[in-house]
Amino acid sequence: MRRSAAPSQVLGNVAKKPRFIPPGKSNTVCLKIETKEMDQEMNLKEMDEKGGSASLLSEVYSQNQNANFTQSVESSGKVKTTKECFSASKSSNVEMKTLDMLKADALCLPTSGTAKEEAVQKEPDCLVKYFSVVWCKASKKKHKKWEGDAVLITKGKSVILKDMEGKDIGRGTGYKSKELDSLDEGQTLMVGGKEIEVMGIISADDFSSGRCFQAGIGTHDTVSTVLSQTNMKPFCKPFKSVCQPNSKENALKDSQSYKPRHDPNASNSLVMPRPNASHQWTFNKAGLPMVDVVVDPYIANNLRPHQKEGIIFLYECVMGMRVSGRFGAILADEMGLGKTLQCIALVWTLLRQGVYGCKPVLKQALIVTPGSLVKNWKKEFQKWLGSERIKVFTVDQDHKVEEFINSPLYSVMIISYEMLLRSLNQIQAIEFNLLICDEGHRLKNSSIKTTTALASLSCERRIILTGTPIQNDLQEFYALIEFVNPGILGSSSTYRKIYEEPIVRSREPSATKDEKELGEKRAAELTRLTGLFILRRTQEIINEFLPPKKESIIFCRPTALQLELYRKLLSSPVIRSCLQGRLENSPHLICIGALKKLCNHPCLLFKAIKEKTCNPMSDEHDESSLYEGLIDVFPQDYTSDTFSETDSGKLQVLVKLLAAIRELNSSERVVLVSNYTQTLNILQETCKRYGYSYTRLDGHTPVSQRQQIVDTFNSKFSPAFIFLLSSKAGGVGLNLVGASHLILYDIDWNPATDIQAMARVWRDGQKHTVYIYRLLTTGSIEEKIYQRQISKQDLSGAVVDLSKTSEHIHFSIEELRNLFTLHEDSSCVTHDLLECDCMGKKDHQNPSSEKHSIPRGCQLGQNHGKPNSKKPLSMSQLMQWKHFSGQHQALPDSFMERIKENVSFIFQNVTSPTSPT
Ligand SMILES: Nc1ncnc2c1ncn2[C@@H]1O[C@H](COP(=O)(O)OP(=O)(O)OP(=O)(O)O)[C@@H](O)[C@H]1O
Ligand SMILES: [Mg+2]
Repeated sequence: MRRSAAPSQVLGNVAKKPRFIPPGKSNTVCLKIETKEMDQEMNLKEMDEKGGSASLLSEVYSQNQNANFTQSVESSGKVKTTKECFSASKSSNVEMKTLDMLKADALCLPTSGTAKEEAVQKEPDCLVKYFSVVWCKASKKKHKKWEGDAVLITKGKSVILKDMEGKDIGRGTGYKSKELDSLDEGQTLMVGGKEIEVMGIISADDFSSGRCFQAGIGTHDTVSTVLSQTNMKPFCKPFKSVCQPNSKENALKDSQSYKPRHDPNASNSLVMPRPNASHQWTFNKAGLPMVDVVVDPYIANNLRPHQKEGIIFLYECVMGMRVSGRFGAILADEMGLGKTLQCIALVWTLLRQGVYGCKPVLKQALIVTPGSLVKNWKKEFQKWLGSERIKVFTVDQDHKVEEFINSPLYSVMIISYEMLLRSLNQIQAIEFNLLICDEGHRLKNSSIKTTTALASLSCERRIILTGTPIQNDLQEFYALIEFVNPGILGSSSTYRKIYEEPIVRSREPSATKDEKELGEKRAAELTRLTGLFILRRTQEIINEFLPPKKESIIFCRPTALQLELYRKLLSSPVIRSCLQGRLENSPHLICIGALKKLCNHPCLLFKAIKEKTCNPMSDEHDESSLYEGLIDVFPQDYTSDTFSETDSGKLQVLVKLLAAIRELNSSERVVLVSNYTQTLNILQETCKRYGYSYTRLDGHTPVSQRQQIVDTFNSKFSPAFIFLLSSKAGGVGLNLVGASHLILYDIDWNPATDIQAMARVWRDGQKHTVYIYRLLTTGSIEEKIYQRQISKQDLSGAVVDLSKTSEHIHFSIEELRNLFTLHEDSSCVTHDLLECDCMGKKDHQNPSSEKHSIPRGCQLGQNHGKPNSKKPLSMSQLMQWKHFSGQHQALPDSFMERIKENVSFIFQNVTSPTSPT
């Protein structure tokens, strides 16, 4: 008997079994199917004949395999089972919007040119064929040992042999085209010193989608195979601890107790879908009765429609109903859609209920979240479930993990990522049945401690929550998928070869037509596979529940001092050398930093210069020379402590804006956002000067105090008029609905940072019309950054990622030249770029008269184009916004009218579910 090391033989993989035959045998040999599988098939047949529940079992079997099998009886009398195609079941019609990026031209990853090779060296007009094969080194031995499975690509007279990771392992040319054309199952061929035998034909579609390389993903048999290849701690059986029937339960079996906990027929009831026969077969071995799982009406009555769908999606994922043998999910709904509430509903349901004999699915759940949100999670549990139903345990300095272990009261633990690392040993010892990772995009790097720590937990049901798009970078994407459903995309090298490299290659400008096609198909397959357990809905879905939002982009004139300093900086030798391409040690980033400081307030630049002169030891040579001579531009008596608001164009506008809000809407509050602590200090000082009460949250605020600060501010009785927020420190996850005005004092390279900040006030729970103001210094680098934010969107439709900072941006010399240009004569460079024919000189018409006017150029009125979301704007969308010069006689908006003195231009837009205000 011949031995084989080919995985298709060794691992007992159903999908591959028919492929493997020893060399030299005829086609019919491949009909010998290994006994275990055959036994099952035969059993089915027997059951059928006996008139038992064969159709049910047959369904169980075929669904269990998640594939379509056809059976045929060969002349030999043996049953031939052929796997036709994999089609994972999708039991809910929740709309999946995933992996948009895979279509977008958004990636900038290193490539290897593999895809070029994927599109086999073309011999024009020859048919390309694909075969599954087994191979071994050529030898004259009688008893050959196949070494592995492979894919053979033939084209004209040449062939390429690829291993199951997509790597080339052999090539050959000079074959007879006729022979290759007629190649068929059972035939052998020599390819580059390897003997191969054809096991079957692969369709062009299965090759281009990459399916032929997957180890039968989704087929039940392969799950253990794939899992065993990962270094994860082995999972415990998801239903083990809570579902195994004991004798007491058996006694209960006959009783009347198998009733749904809540009425499934009540109006507005939210009933979870029942598992299919395959699921029952696998997870209800004891044959317990099925009972409807119904979400507690206490919580269900408050759910939005998209949240109900989201709960069903999560339920199906963690129950293993979407992908056989997989229990992970990614809920990537945009900010503010209530991911917390959806998880709370799921946890509460599963802690109390279970479809098989009412046995609760969960005993204990673990929620890991950024430190600033630990208390918020606890609050949300109380908000939606009251304090009697459930006791959640938050780990902090005073409440250690032991308390949770020793107390029978708690079933949910909430812990910060940092604390988890510190108490990992104890956490590992607790058997959690569900793991939820909030703001889980931080797990996108599989080598960081947090990811490895969490991956070491034996809990198989894993949910990642993130409002940030996760598909920008295919390696990061892989890490997230690998975390929730380990092994589902194969090993990391297989993934790279089969998906990442062809997809990335296809996005490169030099990609050939074939490479583009291949990349698109692989992307589509990746989307299909992962789409089964990723759900993303966008902001539009709750716009109808939110109050109107009025956004203004306000271009503020720089002051004389700012202009003079700006010119001086631009003429510095450092900037000139940057523009000549000398970018070692990134001097351009120092220049950009200095210009941004200047835009916020000259005193920030002054401070930096002073610090540099006091600390000349520092090796930042470029920074010192950038500042040379600048100090002379400041008035002699200038100090950074006694800054004047009249020195900064934006600060002047801000002061007027705050006064207007105070006067016109005295009960309303303001969130004032900056990316810089030093700028927040200036803003704080300004609040003091004007007697505005304020509160502040930045990177230095102890995590334990953050929720308290937020709660106090949101309370009706809050004394604070202004919430000073550092967007980097507190951007994600916070609810600041106590304010209805939000001012972005400076701009970040990454639109996601700004969008995150804006989403703090315009979210569920907000009762007032929301006003967002973005302040930009006219003609300066701030305008350029803004343009970059929006024009990049236009070009690529790319999604954005919070972790991208200026250090990650590569600037061309042309772009740097543009960045380092000051436009003193323009009232709005961004408007100039739009090539709008109004040139900012045309009068604005107020909304009521606008309706009757013929729309001209820039006066297209409100709410034209696509409804606004929390996505970054594009240039073309901006064109649809109402806009007008600050010099206009009577601005339509009372706030704008009051601040216009220092304003050169304004863009404005209203998003409203009903009518614009
Ligand atoms: N159905 C609902 N009715 C009323 N308020 C809701 C509802 N769902 C969620 N909310 C509230 O909306 C706010 C936002 O919800 P949540 O913090 O869960 O959003 P999120 O999706 O986690 O957003 P982010 O990505 O910003 O963290 C919370 O204050 C929450 O209580
Ligand atoms: Mg959240």
